[in-house]
Amino acid sequence: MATSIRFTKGHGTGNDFVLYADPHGEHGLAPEQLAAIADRHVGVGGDGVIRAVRSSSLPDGAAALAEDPRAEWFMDYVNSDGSVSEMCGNGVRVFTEYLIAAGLVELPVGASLPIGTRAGVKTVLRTPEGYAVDMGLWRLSGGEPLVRARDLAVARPGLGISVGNPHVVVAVASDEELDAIDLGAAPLLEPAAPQGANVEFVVPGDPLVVDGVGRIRMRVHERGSGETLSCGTGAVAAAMAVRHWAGAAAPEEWRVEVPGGVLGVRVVAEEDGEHVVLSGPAVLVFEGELVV
Ligand SMILES: N[C@@H](CCC[C@H](N)C(=O)O)C(=O)O
Repeated sequence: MATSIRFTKGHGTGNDFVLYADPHGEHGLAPEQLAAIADRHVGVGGDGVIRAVRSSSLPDGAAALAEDPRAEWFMDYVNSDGSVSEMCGNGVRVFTEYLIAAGLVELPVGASLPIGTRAGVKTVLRTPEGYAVDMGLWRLSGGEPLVRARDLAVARPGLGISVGNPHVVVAVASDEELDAIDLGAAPLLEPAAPQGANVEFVVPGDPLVVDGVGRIRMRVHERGSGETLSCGTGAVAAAMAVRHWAGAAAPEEWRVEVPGGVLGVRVVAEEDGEHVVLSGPAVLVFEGELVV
């Protein structure tokens, strides 16, 4: 029997999502259904689908509640092909905006909310401009695979970075080169990443630092979604890669320009290591009803 589900469409710097609330975890959808919803021809269209579930209502939520009992809401994120991802940096801001608009949480400007994700609990601060999310620890994930986009004759060295989900960052020499790269197909990695990877191509600014802020331009091919206008975890990975390459003099604050807008990335020293804070806008665009 067909069921109807209220949904909201939203985006963060052009990275767009279909969101729906399922507080009691009763409307989990199959990967094919999620892919059909995200399809831009036969569905609502989006880079991903996000289900808002109470952490207490799904198995993955138990770990979130063990980490922080205040993490009442869990962001159940899937890519547009229906595959599950651990984390979505733009998604967690849009998710928070959605929870507020749906009346599921109250969050005045200046207040914070812990959100459960498969990459751990993320604390989201509401700011006058949008949201700033403590994405937790970043780390070099050990690999330096060669990366070849479809039209690049020569493979480039990349840098593997984990922000809870996997990324490979590749530097290119100029804006012209960045704009010309064909991201219509997933770049090839050598060796291949067993779990797949999001691949960011970046051009460090020239000059790299202006008024103490590092500058980067980036395009991304997302695992499970293809080229997107923005990727929050990708912006974090890009900033951390360029900071790593730049060495000791690199700043702690970065401005990452993506095709869909601008994201801020800041490194904050915490007791357990270097956390990264991602900031940017979240916009809800329309609502409707899905029949599944
Ligand atoms: N667009 C997201 C990342 C979404 C998940 C990614 N495609 C993956 O599979 O890891 C972001 O803003 O971080």
